[in-house]
Amino acid sequence: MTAAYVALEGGHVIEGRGRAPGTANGEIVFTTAYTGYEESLTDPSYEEQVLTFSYPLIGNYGVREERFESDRIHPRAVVARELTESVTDWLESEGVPAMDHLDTREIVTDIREGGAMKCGIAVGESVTEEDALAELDDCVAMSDHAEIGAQVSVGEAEEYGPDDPEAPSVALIDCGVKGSIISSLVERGASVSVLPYDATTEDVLETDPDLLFISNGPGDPANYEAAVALVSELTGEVPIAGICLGQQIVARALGGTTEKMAFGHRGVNQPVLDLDSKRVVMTTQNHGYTVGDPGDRLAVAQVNVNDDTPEGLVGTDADVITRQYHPEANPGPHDSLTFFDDVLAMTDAQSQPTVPADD
Ligand SMILES: NC(=O)CC[C@H](N)C(=O)O
Repeated sequence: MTAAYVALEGGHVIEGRGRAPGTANGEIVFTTAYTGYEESLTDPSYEEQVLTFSYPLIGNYGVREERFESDRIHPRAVVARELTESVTDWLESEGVPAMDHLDTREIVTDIREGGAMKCGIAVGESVTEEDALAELDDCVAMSDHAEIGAQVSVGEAEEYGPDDPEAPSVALIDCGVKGSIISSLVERGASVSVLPYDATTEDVLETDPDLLFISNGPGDPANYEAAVALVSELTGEVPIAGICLGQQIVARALGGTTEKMAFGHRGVNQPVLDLDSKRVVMTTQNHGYTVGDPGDRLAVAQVNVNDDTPEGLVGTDADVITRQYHPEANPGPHDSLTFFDDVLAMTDAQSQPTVPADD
């Protein structure tokens, strides 16, 4: 049996079975999602992290490219209770170390008690605990990955959807966008220009946009200065929408703050309350930062039922709507797909969002 060790910040080392060989490090995070391992593994927001699945069996319905959210696996390594052959072969083919046959509840408990933490992983014929601890020593804090946007963004603009001057034109800033965010817009008739994470106001205006959309993405929103500047320059000029990292970037641009959470939200059953309609939707989430103070130019429109963190923001003086969760799902419930209709409706002067009545 191939040896495998994961060393957690603080020195706790857990042994498992080696599946895909290699050494790696990153911030270790857990998702409670019970399906959607292909979507999660290809979600660019997991860049520089090590992903643990709390659901015990991963890979039981194979690996199909049509479910990928990007063109590669993003977590640096994978830890699970049981990985099937098909998912193991995929991880190995992309050089992503993986281990199983350990009690992932132990890791989840450590993270819940100790907060977000670094880890080191070593998998191979002759690796030792010390190899995992050496990887842990080399691990860089999430917020110190200053160029993380460059690791996941397109290098040059890409076009999706109809080449039709009548179609709503969306300038989408790619900070690590999930493919299904693009397809959710295209399915609703939008033509989408996907632009690099550091696009300038001139780059955006060149596409003659009806809407500026800031994508999800990995790392600390404080490391996306170009996108923050873009939003502060274009607010009021063009409607703005954002998902996950996008919400955090919009908040920072409009005078709000962001902060690191204890261990984040990752899963497919996070309850979110809409303060206006008083309805609760179940949502897909993957984030470790949150908006703290939204500032005066944004109002909180939706909150997480479990911990009251802001899940949706709306502009008080301009057309802006954002979500901290993932309305596009993939994986997860489709309760909030209408977000994309609301976003595209902002391109129509008749249907602008308003601040919730009780705010
Ligand atoms: N999915 C995302 O966009 C994640 C946003 C940010 N990197 C966070 O962890 O909070």
